[in-house]
Amino acid sequence: MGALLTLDGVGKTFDVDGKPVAAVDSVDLAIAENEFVSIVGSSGCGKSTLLNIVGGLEEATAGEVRIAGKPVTGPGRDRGFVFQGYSLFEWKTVAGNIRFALEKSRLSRAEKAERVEHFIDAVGLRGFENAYPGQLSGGMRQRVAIARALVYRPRILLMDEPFGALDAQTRGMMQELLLRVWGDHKVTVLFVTHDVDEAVFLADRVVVLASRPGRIKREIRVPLARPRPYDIVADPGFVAIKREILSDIREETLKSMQLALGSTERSLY
Ligand SMILES: Nc1ncnc2c1ncn2[C@@H]1O[C@H](COP(=O)(O)OP(=O)(O)OP(=O)(O)O)[C@@H](O)[C@H]1O
Repeated sequence: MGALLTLDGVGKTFDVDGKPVAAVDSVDLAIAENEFVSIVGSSGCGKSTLLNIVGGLEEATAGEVRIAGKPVTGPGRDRGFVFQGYSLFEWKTVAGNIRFALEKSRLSRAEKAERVEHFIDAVGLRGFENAYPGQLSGGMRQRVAIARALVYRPRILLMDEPFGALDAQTRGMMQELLLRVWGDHKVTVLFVTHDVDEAVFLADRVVVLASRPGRIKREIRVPLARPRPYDIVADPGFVAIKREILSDIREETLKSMQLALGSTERSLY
């Protein structure tokens, strides 16, 4: 079976004060339907830029992204986004926020209502459908964001540090909830995180980006059986994968810090 999502030589160079800054360089990636891929790497290595290119929010300056063979030229209903910031409408209820994503859909009123109800249950927000975002905890707000992203049934879910602002306990519960939702609804996930435990726990494959410019340093398969219990983080197989990734990221962080130090020294002396 061919890949659902392919990145072919994808690159992005920003113009910063007239100077080209390469954020992403020559990224080749093929992601299968229903695969869960985590992207990790040191700070500023281009993770969000890569995700935004796939989402059609940024335009690649080199290469091509294709979904089911069709080139990506902008945002589309085949992709849903969940960001770290709770980008909910504060003046709309939980159900209203989820329903809003279907505003332009051609589904009938009844179908829309059914979808909204389904996703309220899927993310465990039954009983809170008439609450406003201001009345919800951080984890609950992100559950609304997940429901809103999935309610129009995208083929690909793009997640940029979605649990980054949550406390460790809530974060763990959200990871388990996400895996359950992913298992129940056929969707391909591209998940950006700083947290290596999170990346390994969730993914079928972890992509480690090298720093400046963001190239793929390594792809690591996570052959751990599913469903994965929360305490799998102590499993020797899990620990071995985590150790490899940590070592890669450390190497890249050191490289980028030395680069930064080098440029400071040059400007100081
Ligand atoms: N709009 C922009 N204009 C200029 N440079 C940008 C822009 N967006 C990102 N960059 C630069 O591109 C590089 C990659 O940024 P990006 O946000 O993709 O990295 P990241 O890995 O997601 O970072 P973090 O882990 O800190 O969130 C950085 O050097 C950043 O400064």
